[in-house]
Amino acid sequence: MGNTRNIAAQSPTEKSGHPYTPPPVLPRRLSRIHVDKVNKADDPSMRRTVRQFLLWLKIRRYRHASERGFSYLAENASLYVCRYDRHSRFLYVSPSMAEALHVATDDLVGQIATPKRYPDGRFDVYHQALAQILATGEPMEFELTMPSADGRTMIHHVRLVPERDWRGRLAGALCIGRDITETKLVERSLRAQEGEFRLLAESSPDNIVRYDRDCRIIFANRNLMQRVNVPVAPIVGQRSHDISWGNELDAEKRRYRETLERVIRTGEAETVEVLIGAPDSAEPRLHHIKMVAERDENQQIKGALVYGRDITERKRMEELLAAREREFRSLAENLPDIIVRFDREGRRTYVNGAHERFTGKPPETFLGKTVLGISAFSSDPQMYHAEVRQAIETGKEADVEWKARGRDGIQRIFHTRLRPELGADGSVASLLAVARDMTEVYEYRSKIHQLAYFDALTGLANRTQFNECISQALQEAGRQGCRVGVLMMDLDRFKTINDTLGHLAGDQLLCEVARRLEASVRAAGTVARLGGDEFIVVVPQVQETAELQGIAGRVLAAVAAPVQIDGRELVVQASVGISVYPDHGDATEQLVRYADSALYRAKEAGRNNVQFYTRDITDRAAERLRLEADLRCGIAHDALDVHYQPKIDLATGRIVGAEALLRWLHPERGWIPPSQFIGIAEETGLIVPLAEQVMRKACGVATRWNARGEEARHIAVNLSPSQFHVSHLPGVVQQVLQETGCRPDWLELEITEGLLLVNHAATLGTLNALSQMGVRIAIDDFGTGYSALSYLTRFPIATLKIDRSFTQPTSGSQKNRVLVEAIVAMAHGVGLEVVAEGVETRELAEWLAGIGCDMGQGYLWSGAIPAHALLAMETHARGGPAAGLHDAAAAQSYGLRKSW
Ligand SMILES: Nc1nc2c(ncn2[C@@H]2O[C@H](COP(=O)(O)OP(=O)(O)OP(=O)(O)O)[C@@H](O)[C@H]2O)c(=O)[nH]1
Repeated sequence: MGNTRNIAAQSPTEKSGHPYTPPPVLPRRLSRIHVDKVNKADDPSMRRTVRQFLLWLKIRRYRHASERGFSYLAENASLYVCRYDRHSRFLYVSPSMAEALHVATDDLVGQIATPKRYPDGRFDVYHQALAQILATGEPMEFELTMPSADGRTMIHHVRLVPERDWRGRLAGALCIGRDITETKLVERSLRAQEGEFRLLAESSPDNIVRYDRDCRIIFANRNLMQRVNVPVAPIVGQRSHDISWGNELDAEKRRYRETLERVIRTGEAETVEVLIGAPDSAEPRLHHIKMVAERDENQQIKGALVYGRDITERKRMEELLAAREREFRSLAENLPDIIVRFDREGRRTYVNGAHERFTGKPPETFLGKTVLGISAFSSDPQMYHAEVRQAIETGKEADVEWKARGRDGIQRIFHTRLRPELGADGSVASLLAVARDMTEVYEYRSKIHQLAYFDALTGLANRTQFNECISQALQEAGRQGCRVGVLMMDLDRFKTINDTLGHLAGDQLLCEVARRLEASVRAAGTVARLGGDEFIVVVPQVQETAELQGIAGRVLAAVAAPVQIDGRELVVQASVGISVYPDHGDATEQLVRYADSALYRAKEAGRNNVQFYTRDITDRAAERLRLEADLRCGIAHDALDVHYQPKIDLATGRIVGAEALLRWLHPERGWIPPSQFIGIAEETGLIVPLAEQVMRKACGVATRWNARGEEARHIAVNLSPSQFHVSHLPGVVQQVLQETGCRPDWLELEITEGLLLVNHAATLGTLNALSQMGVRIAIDDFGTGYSALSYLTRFPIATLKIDRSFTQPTSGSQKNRVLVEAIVAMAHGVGLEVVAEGVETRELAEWLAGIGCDMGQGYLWSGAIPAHALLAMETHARGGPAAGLHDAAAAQSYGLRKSW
């Protein structure tokens, strides 16, 4: 010890615990011999003195050793040590302390520690503490912060311990100081770090738990407590094993624990996804957990830090997105449209199933390649590539159309929409191309156009196209001051072709006529078919109407040339009506109507001719309309009458029947011949109610006629083909028979040959039904139609009526007689009766009787007469076949022609 001069005697206690002060009389140095002698001396006080002396010596040696040890310790330990007496006087100051205070030890020892020495107050706290311990004797410990000589803030740990004398009285104080500045800084830094950690942990959205080596929780943030259903509180101090997750989550907990233990064992970070119960939901939530080992400063694993994040929603979204992605992919893969995605460089990054189906090559063939690199199907890759590049560069959508051949080699038309796709930064990230096969749509469009503008049968323009065409022609003509001709053409008696040869043959004829029409009109105009056998031609830029006459002539000539249909040669004729712009009108509808009227006139004029429109035609049409209205009214009021022309049995001269013939006595115009109104009745459908009226009247007359009970006589009624089409004829006949009390065999129904050729099965059915009812069927006007004689045996026919054209006296009379003879023989051969019409002479009647013809009808006996006249007739024609019933007056007043 450097300085021991002021060390105050402390009172070390010996075993006895008594302090001892050596007697001044004894020598300071005593030998062992002396001691032995004293021990052996008899004087007990001497012996006690010596023993005490020896004890003192021992104590002093001990004290020296102790002080040396103290000094050694105080001077070599990194402690500041000083000692005070009870008056705060320094007894001892360790060199380290003197150095720290920048004073010499000797300057302090013996000095009183007082605040005055340090007016800056840095030792005030210390001095107060020193004063306190010297007053109370209670040990004290505190930290003292004070500036160092070089200005740094130093922190010292100070311990003041009271020192007592041998009597136990407070003798002073020992101060032991330690520089803890570094420790404090480290501690503060650690605390700051800990604070930051806590702050971070608490403000983190994740659940954060810190475990020690034993998997015991040493920290858990509030999140964890709020989000995770932890039934144990407080959680800190619990081990992960101790916390229950509920039975159903045992397996999850085990995985968590095993991962945690592994991380703490190996030091390797790991992640795990586990289900953990949540306080606010019945369903456990999925957590993504990351576990990281924590190490101490020696790199020893001291525990683990666990971050957990509730990823239930994210997972759900991911699954949803994955499902969506699957759905969209499946959609894209199965769409009939071809879908291709290009990157910014125009390379394909995706092609769908339709692409593969069309090209027949797998997607890999195209992926990563541009259109120029490998063209899938575009017939013009350069163009398509350029479009792709442009759409990427401009970011604008584009539509491209191209033709391509797929693996089937069939050329198809594609419509492609190029749609740029933007990235997060708003720039074009990729390009989506959706190509739709428009082939069929285009085909349909073309078909629709064809249907809309062309006639399906002949391929000619139809009414719509004609209307556009004529509008254009009229506009041009208006500008150029020229004419436009409208020629309407209708085949003559085309219906007969249909009826006799069938609709198919009719169609073939229409097609041939269409071809010839186009050829004859050539570039002069446009030919259209309006329907049926009606065609129309618009001829623009006409200067003179004579040009139209020329075209119409060419048309008639072309149509009239013989045509081969089904191996037969046919000759058809046509009629043409013409109207002219601006002569007759300036509107399309007007011109067409006038051409139609002119055509009607041509038909009236005997067909196979051309008529230009005149004002007079319109008047006649109006007249026709009036007649139609009157007829309608007449039928409604049952104003038309029926007359009867008798039929004579040529062998006996008996009247065996009569034919019912329609007569119309118009209140203003007098008798109107059937030829003037039967056509109108046929066209307007009025024929059906009219014919029913006739049948009802005729049946009534037949009933009265046969009431005498003599040989049965029948009345024949003409049937219109229309009745076969629109009404249930057998039902109507049945009803009329019932109403009038007429027996079926008193009624004969006359039909024309043509009817048997149309809708064969239906006609046969109707005729069979009528025949089974007992009604007789007769073929009227036999020999004038396109007869197929086989029908005579197939249909239930009872009678043939030979047309009057065979019996009229003409230049060919001789030949006709041969034909009539043959007809009679043939009819009898198949069991039919024959009636000859138009018998006007006795000679003819006798000849007919001679060849075996069964019945005759004609002016030789009688024209058509009213019912009362028929009923009043005798049963026999006077004088047999040769004796006529002819009533010239009646014949004249009722006309010579039949109704129909
Ligand atoms: N084959 C065939 N016939 C048709 C077609 N369209 C209409 N018809 C028939 O054509 C006929 C037209 O007859 P109309 O022009 O009224 O009379 P028509 O027999 O020619 O007598 P007129 O014109 O008075 O000389 C009717 O029988 C229609 O049923 C068709 O596309 N093909």
